[in-house]
Amino acid sequence: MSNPALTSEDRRALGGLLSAWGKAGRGPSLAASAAGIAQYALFIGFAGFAASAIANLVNGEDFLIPALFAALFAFARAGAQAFETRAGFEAAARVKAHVRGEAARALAAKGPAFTERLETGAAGSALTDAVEKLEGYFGRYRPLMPVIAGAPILMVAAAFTQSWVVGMLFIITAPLLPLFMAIVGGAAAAASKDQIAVLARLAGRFNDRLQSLALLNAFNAAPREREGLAAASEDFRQRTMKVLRLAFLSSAILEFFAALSVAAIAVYVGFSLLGEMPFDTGETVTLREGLFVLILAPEFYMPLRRLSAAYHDRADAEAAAGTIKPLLEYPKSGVSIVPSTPFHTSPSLDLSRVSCVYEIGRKGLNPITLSIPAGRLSVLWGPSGSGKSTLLKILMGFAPLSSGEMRIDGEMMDAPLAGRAGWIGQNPRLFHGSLRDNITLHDASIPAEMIERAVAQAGVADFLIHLSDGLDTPLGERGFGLSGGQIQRVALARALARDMKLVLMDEPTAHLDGEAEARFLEALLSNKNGRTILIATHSPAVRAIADEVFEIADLQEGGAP
Ligand SMILES: Nc1ncnc2c1ncn2[C@@H]1O[C@H](COP(=O)(O)OP(=O)(O)OP(=O)(O)O)[C@@H](O)[C@H]1O
Repeated sequence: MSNPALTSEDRRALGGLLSAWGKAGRGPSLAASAAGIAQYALFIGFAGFAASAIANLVNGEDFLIPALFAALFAFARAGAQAFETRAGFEAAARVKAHVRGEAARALAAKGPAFTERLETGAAGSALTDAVEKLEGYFGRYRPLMPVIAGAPILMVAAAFTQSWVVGMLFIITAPLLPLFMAIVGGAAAAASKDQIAVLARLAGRFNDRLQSLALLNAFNAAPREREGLAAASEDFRQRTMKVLRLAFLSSAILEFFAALSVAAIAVYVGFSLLGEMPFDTGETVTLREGLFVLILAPEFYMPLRRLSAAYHDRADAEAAAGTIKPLLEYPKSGVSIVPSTPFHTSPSLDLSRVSCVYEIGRKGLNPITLSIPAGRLSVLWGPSGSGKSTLLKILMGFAPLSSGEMRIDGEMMDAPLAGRAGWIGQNPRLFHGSLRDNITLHDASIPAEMIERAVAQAGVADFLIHLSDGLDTPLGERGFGLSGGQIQRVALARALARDMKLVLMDEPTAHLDGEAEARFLEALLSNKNGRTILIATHSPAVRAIADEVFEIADLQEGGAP
């Protein structure tokens, strides 16, 4: 069964990845397989007793006892079936949770330098839709494999005890089914991979356009975009229909051949019972034996029919693994963020030949050497693209440190500063939640008076009086409801509420007008004592309040990248 869209090397790599993920759900998966085999063994018992009961009834003998046993076996089989399904779900749930956890850990390790370049819609679709597509593979397909190997052997053996002709018919017809399935399945797998890739692109596009709705309206581009999205959705619909068509086609082929095989067995049993067989098979089939193999026949093909339904699960899982894989790859440069405690006093920073090459191979910062004094407000100054933001991101652990040494208070820095320093980015993120939650980031250990002090010092108190519920006012996603300057002051309050002795700021006033900037700087100045503050900026107003100014391009070996 080959998927023409993937090379054999790709398939091996994805197969290896799927097997590695499968370990997370191995226990329930094995339990599901055992229950799967048990249900067919129980079915053989049921077929035996049911055939005896009917034969006895026809022959006027006691049929109640075998009928009772048949019912018992049927009941036990239903139990095994239910257990198999439950255990399959459990296995899939464990694997999905494992994969999402791995992806979240890898994304955290790659840090914002990677995620800021990520198409959020596509990544979101990979972590939700693509991970969901693993459900069928780990819940049905994998647990089914041992059943496919075990159950038909049991059934063939049972058939041979009654009729060698029927046993042979089973053996001959069984391999035909997967063969036809594979032919159609290959095309279905390619179509499914295609469909997942298109869905990821569509999700990315939709998410992008949603975020830029104001811009699109401003340029009257919304109708064009609407048409573009409609065309993309139509394309997706057609691809989905193609996947479904192929899936139905392969099921229909399988059903057809299974029905044909059952019919052949029925004809043989019928003719044998009537004594009308045109040739001698060397066996006589009794009513009980004939009924037994006839009851058994449809179930003999059942594991294969289930495999056919689940075959698409494998194709889906391979396609999904291909989408998820890039998110799981750990960064070569190993940016890792370890939780750590903030500084008690304002530290000094010494950087020696620190440089950064981003993962995609782009230079972010040429080697730079500089010393940031403790307890001072320092400004990084330089042209756009010279690496000011990158320098701050290296310190925080958001961008890779490719070479050089960083010392803090003279000691070698063994981990980036995330968690130990306050951080205010160019576009501070506010989340859906109350203003208080946005300041504390749900850290319940921050005392109420610290929050109040930070609110006052950062200038949040100035606009708090206009908010209906004060600190409990709910904020929309991305700070909807507050102005750019107000969002910037909330970000400052975030750093002050934790009384951070080291604060790094990346163009904190870039989006503020003169008045808002003045107010922000006023708040900053009244809080600068006892802190080391490092600001990357283009603003002359910020430069004017600095204790130290570092011309970044002059300090780099070879100038700006
Ligand atoms: N996440 C990233 N991945 C790859 N390259 C990046 C990334 N972020 C920045 N760069 C590149 O690194 C170089 C330095 O960018 P950086 O943002 O640090 O400059 P900057 O001095 O802060 O510029 P600005 O003043 O415009 O903010 C640029 O060439 C930029 O394209």
